[in-house]
Parts: sequence; structure tokens; C-alpha cells
Amino acid sequence: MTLLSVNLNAVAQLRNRRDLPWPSVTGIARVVLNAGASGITIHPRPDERHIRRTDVFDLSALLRTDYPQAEFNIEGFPSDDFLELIEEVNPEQVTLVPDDPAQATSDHGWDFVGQGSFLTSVVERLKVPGRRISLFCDPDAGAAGIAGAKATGADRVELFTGPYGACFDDAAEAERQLAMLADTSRAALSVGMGVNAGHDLTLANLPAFQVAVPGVAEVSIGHGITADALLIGFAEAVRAYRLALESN
Ligand SMILES: CC(=O)[C@@H](O)[C@H](O)COP(=O)(O)O
Ligand SMILES: NCC(=O)COP(=O)(O)O
Repeated sequence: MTLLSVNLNAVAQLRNRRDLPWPSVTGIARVVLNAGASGITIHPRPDERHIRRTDVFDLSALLRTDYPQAEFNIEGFPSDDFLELIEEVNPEQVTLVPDDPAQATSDHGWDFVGQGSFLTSVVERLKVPGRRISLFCDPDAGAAGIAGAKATGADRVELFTGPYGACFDDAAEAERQLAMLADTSRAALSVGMGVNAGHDLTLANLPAFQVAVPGVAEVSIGHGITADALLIGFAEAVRAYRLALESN
């Protein structure tokens, strides 16, 4: 079974349009967890354009007190500030992403070979009992890339599904992307790493992804589920995504 972690960046971004506390990030977290999401994902960026430092602590407190079974997944580039934040908040999962602060959104995975020794030292620092480390991974990383990811000591890779999400109107390219994602997933599973996936997954593209890509433990979804929630509400959207995840 593939678990659904709901990314709340887009909710925070909507709230930040005004100097007002709504929509409430913790309020929506409650709704999605009550509806069956298994966890909450956030990607606090240095400019706080969506998730603010205060949101990280508010969500952490909510999860610890009212949803102890839910997982908190914090994504980001391992800057000193980010590493200190992780040590303070102690989430169940950290997803390391090679994002430059100026980037509009995440658009590539790690160079596991070129940045292998940096990643190894970060993984060593962050890895404590009860915390899983996942590394953002290009769809075409293949066996060679996965060997580099494994060597860092990380527990999982997160397959970057942005290029797959971008071919909503190109069936042939979608097939090509799925074949690469499946190969990379198999390579990770074969060396004992877990596999997550995320970026631009939607209700429309999840079923084919689920059929093609084996062994995905968790997907994190934000933009697409928020778009659906504007029409049908977050609780209904979570139920629909969970149903789509059962496609395989
Ligand atoms: C790491 C990742 O996959 C991204 O999808 C990220 O969480 C999205 O970030 P933004 O919401 O800032 O575009
Ligand atoms: N790790 C991917 C994620 O959290 C959500 O990405 P998106 O659905 O907002 O593209």
C-alpha cells in the first residue's frame, strides 16, 4: 500500500497573500489527517514564501499531541539553518533536496556521485533512531545513481515525478518517463532502499504511475490535491487520492 502525505506548501502560500491567519495550515492538516492522509509534508524555503518557521513548530505540536500515528516529512536543502531546524523539530522523515534558494520549485534530484561525500556527512548528522532520511532523485538515476544514493547511508529515495507530471498531454513521453521511474524504483528496491515519489502527481496521472512503478512506499502531493480541494474540499480530495493510490 502506498501512503499519502499531503504537502501544505500551497495552503500556506494562499494564507500568505494577506496578513491574516487563514486558511489555517494546522486547520487543513487536521482535515486531511482526519480524512485518512498518513502524514504531512512541508518544504520550508529560506524566503518563507509559503511555509513559515512558525508553521513548522505549530504543525509539529499538532502532530505530536493529536496525531501521534501521523508522520511529519520536512523537505529542504541541507543548509546550516535547515539542519538546526530538523534537530529542533525532530520529524519522522527528512527529504533532502538540492534546491538553490532562488529556485521557483524543485526541478532536479541530487548528483549522488558528485555530491556523495557532502550527502554522506549530512545523512550521518541527521540519522537518529526513529528518523528516516530520503534523497530527492532524478527519474533516470538508474542503477548507477542508486548505488551512489545507497552509499550515503540514506534510507529512501524520493523519485522526482515532475517530468512525468508535465506530460499530461503527451502519452508517448509519459510512457517513457514511467519506464525510467520504474527502472530507478527497481534499482532502489534491489539495494534495500525504500522509494517515495512526488512532484506534480495528480488524480489523473496517479493510476498509471501506480501500475507502472513498483514498490512506492509514500507519495507526497501538494499542488494537485490543493487544486482539487478548491473544487471538492480537502476531505473529499484526500479520499479520492487514496482511492487512486489503490490502482495497483
Ligand atoms: C521536493 C519537492 O518535491 C517539491 O515538490 C516541493 O515540496 C515543492 O515545493 P514548492 O511547493 O515550493 O513548489
Ligand atoms: N515531495 C513532493 C511534494 O511534496 C509535493 O509536490 P507537489 O505535489 O506540490 O508538486
